[in-house]
Amino acid sequence: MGDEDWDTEIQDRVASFVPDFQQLDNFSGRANDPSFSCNQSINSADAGVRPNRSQPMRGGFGTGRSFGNRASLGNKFEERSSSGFERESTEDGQSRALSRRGGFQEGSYSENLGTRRGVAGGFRGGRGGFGQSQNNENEQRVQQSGSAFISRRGGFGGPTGDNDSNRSRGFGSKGGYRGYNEEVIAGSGRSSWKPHGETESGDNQGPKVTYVPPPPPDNEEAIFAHYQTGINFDKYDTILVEVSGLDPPPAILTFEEANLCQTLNKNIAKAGYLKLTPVQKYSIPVILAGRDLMACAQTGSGKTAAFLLPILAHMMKDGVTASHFREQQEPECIIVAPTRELINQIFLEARKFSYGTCIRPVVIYGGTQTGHSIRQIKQGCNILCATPGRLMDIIGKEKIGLRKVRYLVLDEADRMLDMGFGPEMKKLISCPGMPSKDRRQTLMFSATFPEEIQRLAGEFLKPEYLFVAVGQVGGACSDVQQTILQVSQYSKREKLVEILQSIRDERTMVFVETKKKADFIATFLCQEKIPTTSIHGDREQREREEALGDFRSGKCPVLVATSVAARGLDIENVQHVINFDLPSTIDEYVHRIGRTGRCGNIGKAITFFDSVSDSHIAQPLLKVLSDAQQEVPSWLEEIAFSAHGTGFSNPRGNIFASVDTRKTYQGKDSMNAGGLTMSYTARAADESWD
Ligand SMILES: Nc1ncnc2c1ncn2[C@@H]1O[C@H](COP(=O)(O)OP(=O)(O)OP(=O)(O)O)[C@@H](O)[C@H]1O
Repeated sequence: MGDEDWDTEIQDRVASFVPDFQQLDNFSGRANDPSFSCNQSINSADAGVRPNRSQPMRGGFGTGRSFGNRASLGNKFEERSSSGFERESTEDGQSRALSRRGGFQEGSYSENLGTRRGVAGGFRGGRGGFGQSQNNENEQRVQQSGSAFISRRGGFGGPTGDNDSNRSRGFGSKGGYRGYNEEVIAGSGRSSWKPHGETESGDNQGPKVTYVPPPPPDNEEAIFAHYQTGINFDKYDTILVEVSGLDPPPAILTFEEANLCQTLNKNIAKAGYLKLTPVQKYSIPVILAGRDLMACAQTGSGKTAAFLLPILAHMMKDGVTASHFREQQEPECIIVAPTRELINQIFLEARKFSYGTCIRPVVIYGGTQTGHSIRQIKQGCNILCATPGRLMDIIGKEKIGLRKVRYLVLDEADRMLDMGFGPEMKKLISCPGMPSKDRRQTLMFSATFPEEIQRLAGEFLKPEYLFVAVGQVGGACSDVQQTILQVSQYSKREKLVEILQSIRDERTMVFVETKKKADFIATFLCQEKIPTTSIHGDREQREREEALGDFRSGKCPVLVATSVAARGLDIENVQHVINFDLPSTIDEYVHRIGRTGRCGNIGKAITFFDSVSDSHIAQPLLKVLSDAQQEVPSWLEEIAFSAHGTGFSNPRGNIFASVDTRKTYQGKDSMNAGGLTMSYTARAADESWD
């Protein structure tokens, strides 16, 4: 049963729902009473539960309280806890709206669908979770679990946005866009760069978002905390690197060659960086030379430092001055990334490398109090790290002036330029005051760069930008051992438990395709006594940060996530990634499995492949596996070739472009076996990092 069916079922329940608070109390009191049953079937097949229609089932998937954590109206970016309509979307943007009937109150929907609330020590907040079936193989008991950290506030509410194709279904949407990952993007088509609306969230409807994230620890030890590079770090040397574009500067082989200032060098040493990774060797000199750059390198190979270090070095060299308290700040650098957690991580890296300098990085992102973002900015801002929605909001409020922007960085650039965030990025570069591309340096980084996105990027970059490709563009990191298991939809949960029990408490991320399923699976695992938490776009920001914190600390060694956590997150010691569901695109697969096997460490990725629903991705998957020298199961080969005929017709465009789509290679005839242009080869062959 697919998401569509699940939504239909949920919609039916919502439509026939009559709030009954008495029932709520009754239910809370007897959640563990086996005699209690409500005669409704849980539609759990989508989460890998075999439906049993002959038995009455207890519960269903419950959600909590208000609907609509976020919404966009017109051209505004808002955070709300109530938006008057609901939408559930897969995190890759498959959005579906549900009509809202009446004002659901906290717990009522959960109750109606049989959701247990408030299990002591169990589900945090008790809002949401999922119900239980009463019968044999589906039998589940929501049990107390001191380590269960699941809650689903915001219910099915959410964005008004739509998916990549910008199709809008249902009510309440003004064409807003909910991206693959996180930010709510207005898609009203207004050309104005300025948001309309005046409350905290940019609107006067719905309660304000009040979450103020706790300040990160600011002692030196915490700032420079890092994990160890892995045994394969030195193997980076053997990766093929290709630089295209006119007159690229030569690569550097050591940090010393970068000629950075003393403070930066000190910070690099404190961060535990001894050697450059390939993307750093090639990108740092390009950026130091003032060139625009599109860089593509494997997940976990140090792209963040590859742009931060030369930007900081330039700013220092240019004699950047400390910015002081002012109503409007004019940062020299703006960095955008698609998710809140990722931009926060980039900010922490910027803070680390700028430690002891007068450069002040600031981070702003959605799901937090706008007033907090503004206060942070006012205190001074040289480097602004932002998610797109909040950035445009703050620019609209004239708290940020763009006149001094010298560096514009798009991390996860393919994501930032696709149909989700692309329009926002275009607005950004056409905002009043934003220097034209000739007068700023634009830098784009990602592990994947589909050709069509490369073409779009041209609008942002100077024509003579350089393209650095470390390894195969869109290729998976070869430090991740990939295993594909043929598992039918209905056997997935069983298989998941089996795997998690065998790997015990090794840190594991489990990716699923929808937010509902993330909660469902996380709750299920908690019932199985596997301490689990979840992260997805319907969780409040506070919950998301807590979930990530619990996962990082090891309190919950299993994190069930949607694509919101697929890109960029750098979490120590993630040993396994499990794709409970395959994503709809192969590049998302590459990003997901890249949460493990980072920085020379080895990781494992296990993917459940359901031949009924996943055959469309068999071909690109096979290609990714073989490019990363992974074993390809023969059954996958068969599916790949029978599903779409012979040969590799990539159903979603050529993500396997190994080259700059401009096809204007500097030294194109000088490629050698090592894949480097000649000028680099000699140096790379000799290089030693010891
Ligand atoms: N030269 C280096 N020496 C040691 N550690 C490094 C070096 N460069 C980066 N790292 C560390 O490697 C980890 C991965 O880096 P980073 O998050 O920048 O990877 P990435 O390429 O951006 O990955 P993704 O594609 O997933 O976003 C981080 O913990 C970072 O601090």
